[in-house]
Amino acid sequence: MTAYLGHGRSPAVLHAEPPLRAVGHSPAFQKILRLVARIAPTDHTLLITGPTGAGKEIVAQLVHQQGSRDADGRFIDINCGAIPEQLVESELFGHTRGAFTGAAAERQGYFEMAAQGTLFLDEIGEFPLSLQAKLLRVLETRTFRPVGGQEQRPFTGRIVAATHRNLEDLVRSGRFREDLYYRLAVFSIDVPGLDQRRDDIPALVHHFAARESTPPRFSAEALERLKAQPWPGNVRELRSLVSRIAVLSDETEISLGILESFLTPSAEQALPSDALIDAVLRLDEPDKMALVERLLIDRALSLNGGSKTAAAAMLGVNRKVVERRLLAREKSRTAVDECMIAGRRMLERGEFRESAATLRRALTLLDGGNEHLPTRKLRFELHRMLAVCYRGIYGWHSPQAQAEHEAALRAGQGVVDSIELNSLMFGIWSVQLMMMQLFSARATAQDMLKLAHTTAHPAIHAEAQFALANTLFWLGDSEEALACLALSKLLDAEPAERHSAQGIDLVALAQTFAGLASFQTGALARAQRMRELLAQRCTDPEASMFDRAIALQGAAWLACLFEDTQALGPMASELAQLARDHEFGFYRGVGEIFCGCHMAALGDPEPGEQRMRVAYAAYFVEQGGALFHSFQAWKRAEALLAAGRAADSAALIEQALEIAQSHHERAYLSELMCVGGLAKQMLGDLDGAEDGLRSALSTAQALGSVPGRIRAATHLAELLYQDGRRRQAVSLLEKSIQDVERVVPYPALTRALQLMEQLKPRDLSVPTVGEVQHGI
Ligand SMILES: Nc1ncnc2c1ncn2[C@@H]1O[C@H](COP(=O)(O)OP(=O)(O)OP(=O)(O)O)[C@@H](O)[C@H]1O
Repeated sequence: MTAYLGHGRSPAVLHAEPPLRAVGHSPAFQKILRLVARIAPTDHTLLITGPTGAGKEIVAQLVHQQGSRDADGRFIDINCGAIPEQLVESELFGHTRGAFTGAAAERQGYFEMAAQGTLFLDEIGEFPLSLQAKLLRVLETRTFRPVGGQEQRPFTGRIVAATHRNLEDLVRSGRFREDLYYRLAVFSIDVPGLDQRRDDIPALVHHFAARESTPPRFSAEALERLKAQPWPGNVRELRSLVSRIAVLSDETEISLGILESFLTPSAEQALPSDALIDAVLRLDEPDKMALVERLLIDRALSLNGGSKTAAAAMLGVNRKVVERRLLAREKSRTAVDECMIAGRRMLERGEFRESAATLRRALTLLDGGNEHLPTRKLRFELHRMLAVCYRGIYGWHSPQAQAEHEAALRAGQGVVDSIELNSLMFGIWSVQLMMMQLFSARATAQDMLKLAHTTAHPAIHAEAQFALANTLFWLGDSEEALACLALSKLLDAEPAERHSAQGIDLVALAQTFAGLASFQTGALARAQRMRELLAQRCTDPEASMFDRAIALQGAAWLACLFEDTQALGPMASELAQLARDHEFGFYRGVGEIFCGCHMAALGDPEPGEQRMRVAYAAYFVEQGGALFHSFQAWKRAEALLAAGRAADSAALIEQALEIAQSHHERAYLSELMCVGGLAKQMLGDLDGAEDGLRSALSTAQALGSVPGRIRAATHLAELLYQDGRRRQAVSLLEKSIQDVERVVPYPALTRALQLMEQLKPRDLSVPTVGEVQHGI
C-alpha cells in the first residue's frame, strides 16, 4: 500500500485486530462516545474535528466498529494531504488499463476497496481544491467512475473525514468548497484537546502504561502533575511520554521526582525553538520555508538600520545572498503587477476563466510579499476581480464568488476607502438575500452598520439600515424593519432624491419595504401612502430604466396586496416589458409573477399560475435564487385553488412551508398556511382544514401580521359557521378585526366585515344544534 495511506500503515481490516479501547471518563469524552453510538448505525457522512493528536482517528475507528456495516468492511485510512495532486483521482477512484501512460493494469481505487467498510479521509482540509467537486459528486450520487472507465460504479461504503483545521475558515478563504463542507458535515464530532478534558489523563496514563512490557506505575502526585502539564501534542504526546518513561526509567514506581526528570526539558529542548517553530507553523502561509527566510531577512535588515552588509553578517551569510533574495522579491512584485494588468484586460473582454487563472497566479506570487499597505490594496483588488470572474463563470450566487468577496473584504479592512468596503459588503449582502441566507444576510447588514458607526457616513448608514430592514422583513419582523427604515432617514428624502452609493434608487426601495412592512403591521393608510409615492416615482421622466423598474416593483407589489386588480395589470405588464427590453433578469421575474397574479385575479387562474411558475423557475431558481419564494408560492397555491386543483395546491403549500422553514423566511408564512387550510377544506378534510387555519391564525398573531390574521380568521369563521359553531365564529372574527384600521379600502377586511354582518343578526344567546353537539 502506498505511503500516504494512513500514517505510514496499511489499511487495516479491523475485525481481525483486538477490539479498540478508547479511554476517557471526562464528560467531554463521554459525550463523544454517546454521539458515536448514535451516529455509527447510520450511513451518514461524518466530519471529525479537533487538534492534532487528540484522538480523531480513534473516534473514526469506533464509528467503523460500531457501525451496522458488513463485518468484513475495511477501515481504509487515507491521509489526503500526502497524496500528490495528480494521483488523487486514480488513487481514490482507481483506473482502467491504459488509462494513462504507465497504467499497465487495471487498479482498484480506495472507494472500491472500502466496499461496505469505511473510508477515512484524514486531513480533508488538504484535499486539492481542483478535485473537491469530484469528491462531492461521489458523496451525492454514491457512484464513481474509474479514470479511463466508461461506467459508473456504486460506492457502498461510508465516509468519515477528519481535520485539525477550521474548515469554515478554509471555505471563507476559497480553499475549500462550501457545498462539500456542508455535505461532509452532515454530522460532526469535535474531539477537544487534552487541556479541555484533563480528567481523562490518569485513565489514559494507565491505559498506555499497561501496554508496555514492563508497565510503569505512577504515584498519585505524579498523576496530578501530569494533569497540570500543558499537552500541545495531546493524547499522542502523552502516549509517547509514558512509553519513554517505561523504556528509560530504572524504576517501575514513578514518583513525582522521577516524572519531573522526564518533564524537565533538556538543554537543547529548553530553547524556545519549539514554541517559535510552532508559532511559525501556525501561520497561514503555504510555503513556510520561504516565509521563515523572508522574516529572518526583514528582521535582520530592520535591526541593522537597512544595512545589507550588517544584516548578512548577523544572518551568517554572504551579503550577495541577501541581495539575491531581495531582488527575487522585487521581480515577483513586478510579476504580480503584470498578472494583475493582464487579468484585468481579460476580465474586461469577458474571458473569465483565463482571467481567474491569471489573477490566482498573481495572488500566489503575492503570498511571498510583505503585508504593507500597497500589498494589501493589491490583494483586495485581486480578490475583488476574482469575485467578478467567478460570478461570470458560475453565476452571481456561486460560493467561489462569495468566498472571493469575503477575502476582498478581509484584505480591504483598514486599507481601502470605507465607501468601497461598504459597496463590497452591500454586494455580499444582496447575494445572501437573493439566496435567502437570511441569518448571514442579517450578520452582513450588522457589519455594515458597524462600519457606518465608525465612519459616521450618512450614505453608508442609510444603506446599512436599509439592508437590515429588508432582511428583517423577510425574517417576519416588520415592526423592527420599520424601525430600521426610520433610522435610515431614507423616507425623509426629498421626492427627487434617489441614488445611493450603489447607484440604485434606494429611496424607492425604502418606500417599498416601508409599504410592505406597514401593510403587514396593519398600518394600512401608511402602506397606501407609500404606494402612492411609488406610483409617482414610476412616472418620473428623470428616472433611469432600472430605477423605474424598482419603483414599479414596489407599486405593483402593494397593488397586489391591496387586491387592486385594476392598478396591478398595467404596472405588472410595464415592469415585465421594461425588464425584458433591458435584460433586468430579476425584475423580469418579478414582473411576470405579478402578471400571473393579475391573470388569476381576472378569473384565469390556471394560465396565471403557469406564468408565475415558469417565471419563478427561470428567473429565480435557475439563477440559484430563492428570494420571493413564499410570495409566489402563496399566489400560485391560491390560483390552483381557484382552478379547483385543491390537491395540487395542498402539495405546493406543503413543499413551500418546508422551504420557507429552511430559510427562516416568515414574511408570508401565515398566508401560506391559510391557503393550505383552504385546500384541505376543498378536499373534504375538515379537521385538517380547521387545524391549518388555526395555525395560520396563531402564526399571524405571533408575527404581528394583521392581513394574515384577517384572512385566517375570516376563513376559520366561515368553516366554524358551516360546522354550526356560529357563536365561536362570531367571537373569533370580532376579536381578529376589532382593532384594524378602516380608513382605506382593503377587500380582505371588507369580506371579514361582511361575514360578520351575515353571522351576527341572529340571537346569539340561543345556541345552534352544532354548538350543542360540540358541547360549546
Ligand atoms: N481516548 C483514547 N484512548 C486511547 N488512546 C487514544 C485515545 N485518544 C487518542 N489515543 C491514541 O493517541 C494517538 C493519537 O490519536 P489519533 O491518531 O486518533 O489522533 P488524531 O487526532 O487523529 O491525530 P492527527 O490529527 O495527528 O491525525 C493514537 O495512538 C491513539 O490510539
